[in-house]
Amino acid sequence: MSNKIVVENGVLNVPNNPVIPFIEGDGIGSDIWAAASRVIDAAVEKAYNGEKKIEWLEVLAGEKAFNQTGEWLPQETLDKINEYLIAIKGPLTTPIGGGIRSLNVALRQQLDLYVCLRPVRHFDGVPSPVKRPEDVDMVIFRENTEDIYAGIEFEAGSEQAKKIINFLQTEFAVSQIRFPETSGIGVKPVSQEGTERLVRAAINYAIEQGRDSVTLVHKGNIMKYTEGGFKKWGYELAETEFADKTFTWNQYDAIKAEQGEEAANKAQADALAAGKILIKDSIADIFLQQILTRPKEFEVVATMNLNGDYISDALAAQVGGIGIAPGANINYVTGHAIFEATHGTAPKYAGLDKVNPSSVLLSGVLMLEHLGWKEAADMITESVEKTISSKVVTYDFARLMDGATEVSCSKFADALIENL
Ligand SMILES: NC(=O)C1=CN([C@@H]2O[C@H](COP(=O)(O)OP(=O)(O)OC[C@H]3O[C@@H](n4cnc5c(N)ncnc54)[C@H](OP(=O)(O)O)[C@@H]3O)[C@@H](O)[C@H]2O)C=CC1
Ligand SMILES: O=C(O)CCC(=O)C(=O)O
Ligand SMILES: [Mg+2]
Repeated sequence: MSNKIVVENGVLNVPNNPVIPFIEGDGIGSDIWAAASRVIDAAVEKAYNGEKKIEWLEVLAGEKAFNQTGEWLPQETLDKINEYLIAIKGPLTTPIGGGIRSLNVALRQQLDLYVCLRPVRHFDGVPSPVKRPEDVDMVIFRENTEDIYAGIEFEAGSEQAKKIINFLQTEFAVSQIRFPETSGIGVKPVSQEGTERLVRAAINYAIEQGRDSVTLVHKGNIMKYTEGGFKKWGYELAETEFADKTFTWNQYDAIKAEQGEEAANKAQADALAAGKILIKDSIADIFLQQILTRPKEFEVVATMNLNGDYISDALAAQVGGIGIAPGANINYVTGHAIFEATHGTAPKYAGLDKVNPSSVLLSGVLMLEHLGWKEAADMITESVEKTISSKVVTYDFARLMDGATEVSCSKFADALIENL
């Protein structure tokens, strides 16, 4: 039997010995990958008595790739991930002054991994700056191919910036550029198709996971045709493709305008009682307050690229920090997915065997769940909870906990394996 994961009629077919490419990552990448992969292998071995085993295939990207091949992101790496469908990666440094804006962005764009999925929940015993971290249980769907990831920028004073400013002033009578001589120019595209596929994935997820609401987060009050377009197209998609499964605030407003508030409240209550998912929206600034003050009101969050970047790190902080924030980049149509931590390369800790490997490990848990290897995934999750509850933790948690035993990255992995 082939050891390749394939998609058949939209369903993943996973052999017992799947080849899974991995990118070790820059900075702390080698520390956290060594620790996390040991835990994943041990859990798979234990859960399936050796009947299943991942065949890891190293593919190069970042500094390791540059040192060995002279290229930051070799074509072979993209080809292998393309071929084997599912991959996992450590963080990659964004090269400064190179031709590539960001290797992470390049990987996501070139494989068209349009959803950046970032679940945020609290694990028992993890220290948090908020009183009730357990109230946070959200899943972020961050758009991964447009907005600033497809942003076009020109430096202040450059010929291009001058030309564009001149064009805007002469062709469109634009007068609000306050300092035209010294303005850098940025353009961010946001499309109906891009919005629809992201919001579709978020609503499908909410249906499959039995979640009550999807919140569209945007800054549409100011940027009406990009952020505002995202909100409009998101609501329209819910009302057309998911008419029998959702009730939207847009529909609420229409009923209120025609029949009054009482009728609108009743329509919404009836829809929710019938098990429909509430599709609502929130402007990005107040959203950042409300996820802190009333996190229970939010479940699935669908948002554009930049908003999603801020929201991911802010929410991670509420449940213990970026050391425990997993994620995945997914194309639900082709089946391609790269699992990866939310954090970066933390260069000051590189090679010190110090940082928390939980983010990349829990990204591995998401990957195991995605493969249908739930038993191994659950085993790791329970071990993380058990180990942290026993106060055996890496520096990031130890500095926030009383009576903790601080261990290195590799020793934390040893403890996790013992607790499987
Ligand atoms: N997906 C990716 O590959 C990403 C790559 N990057 C890239 O990473 C590089 C560095 O970015 P930077 O802004 O410093 O952000 P980082 O996420 O790399 O690090 C910021 C801080 O977060 C904490 N942290 C990060 N990872 C861990 C961990 N595993 N365990 C415990 N604490 C952790 C540390 O906090 P403390 O100092 O408090 O201990 C660290 O100093 C840049 O080149 C950036 O472009 C950034 C984000 C994502
Ligand atoms: O690629 C980068 O430099 C940043 C990526 C990032 O911040 C993220 O994925 O959250
Ligand atoms: Mg980020």
